[in-house]
Amino acid sequence: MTTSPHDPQTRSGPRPRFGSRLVEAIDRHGPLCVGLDPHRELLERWGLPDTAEGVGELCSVVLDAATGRCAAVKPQSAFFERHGAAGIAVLEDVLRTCREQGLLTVLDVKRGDIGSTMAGYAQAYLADDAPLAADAVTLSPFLGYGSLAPAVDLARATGRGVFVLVRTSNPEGGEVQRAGDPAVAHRLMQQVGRDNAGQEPCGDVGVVVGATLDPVGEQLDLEGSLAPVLAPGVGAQGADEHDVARAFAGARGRVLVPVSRGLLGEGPDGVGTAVESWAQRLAGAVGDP
Ligand SMILES: O=c1ccn([C@@H]2O[C@H](COP(=O)(O)O)[C@@H](O)[C@H]2O)c(=O)[nH]1
Repeated sequence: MTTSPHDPQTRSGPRPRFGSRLVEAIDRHGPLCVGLDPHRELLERWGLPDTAEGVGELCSVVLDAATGRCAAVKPQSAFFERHGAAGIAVLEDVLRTCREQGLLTVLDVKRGDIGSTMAGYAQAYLADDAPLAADAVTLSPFLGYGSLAPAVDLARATGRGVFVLVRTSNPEGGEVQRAGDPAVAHRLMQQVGRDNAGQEPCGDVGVVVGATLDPVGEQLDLEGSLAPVLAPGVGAQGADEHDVARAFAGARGRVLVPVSRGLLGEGPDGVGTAVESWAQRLAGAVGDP
């Protein structure tokens, strides 16, 4: 793995745990997480070809605009994978650049499988020598929360984290996540809370909870779980900073708010201003612990 003077592991021994690094980044820059979703229409709007090279160019402009202005970056793996090996190479470059520029990365891959295969995914994204190593990845618990253990264990061993899908921002999510009594989402939240026990103020096992949801209807125990929260749905999906403030008051200081289309739609000339403006809007919502 390419190392950098900005990677905490290379500066002073083992990398501090993910929850601590996240709280520090949010404390310094606020909760904005710049979403990197270089889809076809976006590339077109930016005047770039729908190729791996186009994706690379867009990402390079966005990372320069994001550096020093936000807590983290969330590349959406799908939009790199669709270009095959060349797209994956761009994703490797993006993750390396983020390490070098001091940006935390949440790689949105939504992986989940039986334990032995899960160990393979964990090696792919959470091992120190993995070409696609990120600070955290998103995981799907559909095969059972326990099946995610190889990823949770490796993340902890390497100072990294995971974000488990608990209550997603899409309207179809409730069909599965609200089923049962207590609902699936509540039970997942409890399991996450058990894994984070004793890790005040913020654990390494995070949750994905959409900012688009009705907070009254959900009432998940965000506070007691100590989970870092990834809260998608702001911007293009309709939620705003007021929804974020209402839904995540119990998790202040450990909420990351990814914004992608709502920010990148401004095009290459407006991206710096758009990052600054979203950073300001979200800072007051859930920025300080
Ligand atoms: O519940 C979820 C989980 C993940 N996502 C992902 O976040 C971004 C949202 O993009 P926007 O353009 O800011 O709407 C995208 O990568 C999704 O796959 C989500 O939206 N909801």
